[in-house]
Amino acid sequence: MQTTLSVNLNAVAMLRNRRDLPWPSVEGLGRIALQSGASGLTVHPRPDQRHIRFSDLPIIRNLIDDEFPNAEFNIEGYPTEEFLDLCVGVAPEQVTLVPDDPSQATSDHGWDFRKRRDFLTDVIARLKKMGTRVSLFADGDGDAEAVAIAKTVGADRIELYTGPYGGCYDAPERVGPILEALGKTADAALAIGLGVNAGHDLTVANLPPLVMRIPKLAEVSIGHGLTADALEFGMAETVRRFCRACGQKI
Ligand SMILES: CC(=O)[C@@H](O)[C@H](O)COP(=O)(O)O
Ligand SMILES: NCC(=O)COP(=O)(O)O
Repeated sequence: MQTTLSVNLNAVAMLRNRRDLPWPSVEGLGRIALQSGASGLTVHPRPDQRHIRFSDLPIIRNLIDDEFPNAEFNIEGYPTEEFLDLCVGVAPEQVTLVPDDPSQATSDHGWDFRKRRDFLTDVIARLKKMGTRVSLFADGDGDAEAVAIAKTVGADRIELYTGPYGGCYDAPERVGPILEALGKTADAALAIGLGVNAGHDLTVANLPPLVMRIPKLAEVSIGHGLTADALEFGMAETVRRFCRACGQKI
């Protein structure tokens, strides 16, 4: 089984939102991502629209439908009525429910499945009526009982929150137990028929050990690290183009 990549466009949208200009283009970079081998696009529309704007969603839906009909649209977020209406409007192939408070800078924990069981059961039933696959953001702490609740509330998959794993980039001695806990959580999910996704602070450096520990990892969604690499690896050619635009012969 191959792990697929869904490119999260939130970081691109955040750069675009610095100015009242249409670049960098969320649609254009989404197109390049899909042309280059990504299997899907992820967005996380936050209530204040500080990254992805609600108006981006139909544009990405049309991009996929018109040019990449096999690609997957994954929408992440806390299931407010506003969020659920957005999902109804663009019928994503996958919705990833995340327990984010609007005041959070970014996602930093999974669901408390024991406390939110009834809420999640209701929301997932509504999403399933649309035929959407539902994934639940989950802490990768090896808690098999929590994972079992994710199954009983109707989820198809869990998405392992890999923030603490990504946070070990400068402390490799801390990686071992964190990776093993993620692996145990995945083992528990796979054993009861839940699919496993992962995301948050994943990079080219930390992906290989994760995929080796969880060979049945279905999908990773990556935004921040991927956008950082796109800037770094695209900088040289971009500077050359601007130098040429200045009239320099390089
Ligand atoms: C669910 C998750 O891990 C988050 O990745 C999120 O999608 C990132 O969102 P921001 O880019 O808005 O911080
Ligand atoms: N679900 C995680 C995601 O979409 C991207 O997270 P990040 O790579 O921006 O940290």
